[in-house]
Amino acid sequence: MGLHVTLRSNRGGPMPLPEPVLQLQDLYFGWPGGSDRWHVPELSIKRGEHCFLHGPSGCGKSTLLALLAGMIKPQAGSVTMLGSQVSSFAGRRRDRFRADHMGIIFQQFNLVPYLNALENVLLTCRFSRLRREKLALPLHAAGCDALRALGLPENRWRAPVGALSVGQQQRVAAARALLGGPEIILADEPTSALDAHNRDRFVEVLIQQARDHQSTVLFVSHDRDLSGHFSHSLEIGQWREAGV
Ligand SMILES: Nc1ncnc2c1ncn2[C@@H]1O[C@H](COP(=O)(O)OP(=O)(O)OP(=O)(O)O)[C@@H](O)[C@H]1O
Repeated sequence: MGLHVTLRSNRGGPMPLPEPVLQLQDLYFGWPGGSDRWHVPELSIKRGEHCFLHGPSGCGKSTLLALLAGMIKPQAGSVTMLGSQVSSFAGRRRDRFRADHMGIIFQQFNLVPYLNALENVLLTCRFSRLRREKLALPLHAAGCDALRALGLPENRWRAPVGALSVGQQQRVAAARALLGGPEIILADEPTSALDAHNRDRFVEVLIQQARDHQSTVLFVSHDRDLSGHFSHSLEIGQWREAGV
């Protein structure tokens, strides 16, 4: 059996009580042909929380984020976000929900190679009227603002993403995820290629930006040193049920 999962507050004291943004209920998932199976009995994350999900390599962190992002469907159980049971949505509806309400920073960034840095940042808002309408500035200016906030030098904004350093690509991926203030930010090991100083700076900027947009953050990493940046932390290594 999986474990009952509860969030631990890193700050001490009572947890804030706004409504849940994200809820998992009795979720089961196994990759086709694989022998591992994951079970999350219950998980609830409230609006505005910044959560650090820690687990060793291969424990299923990316799998969990893919379930939350609606890129894969659970075999049983439910994923509820912003009051909608997204795990029951058909493909197009899930894609629309993701575009409108989620900013995702993938482990491999998933930047579009034939677009420059700024064009990559603008991409999600081009697909979501809801996110465009939340912008305080015209789209192009808002994209520039996001890159500036993430610290990408202006002379790199129009560079093809393949010509950027890994750290610069991470900033572009983060700016793209944050633009248009999505309610939920999912980040999959976005600092794995950075040294400790740049890693900490990157996470601080990400959290500050999320705070400005009142976004809820789930950040997964095997690097426990990062947990101090977050209001809550969660161990996910025990979610795997081997050999079920
Ligand atoms: N598309 C897939 N098809 C089949 N099995 C997969 C797939 N993606 C991941 N897995 C398997 O699921 C398990 C967990 O992988 P996952 O990438 O979720 O772990 P992780 O904790 O994110 O690892 P890391 O920290 O190394 O990125 C691994 O055993 C992996 O082989």
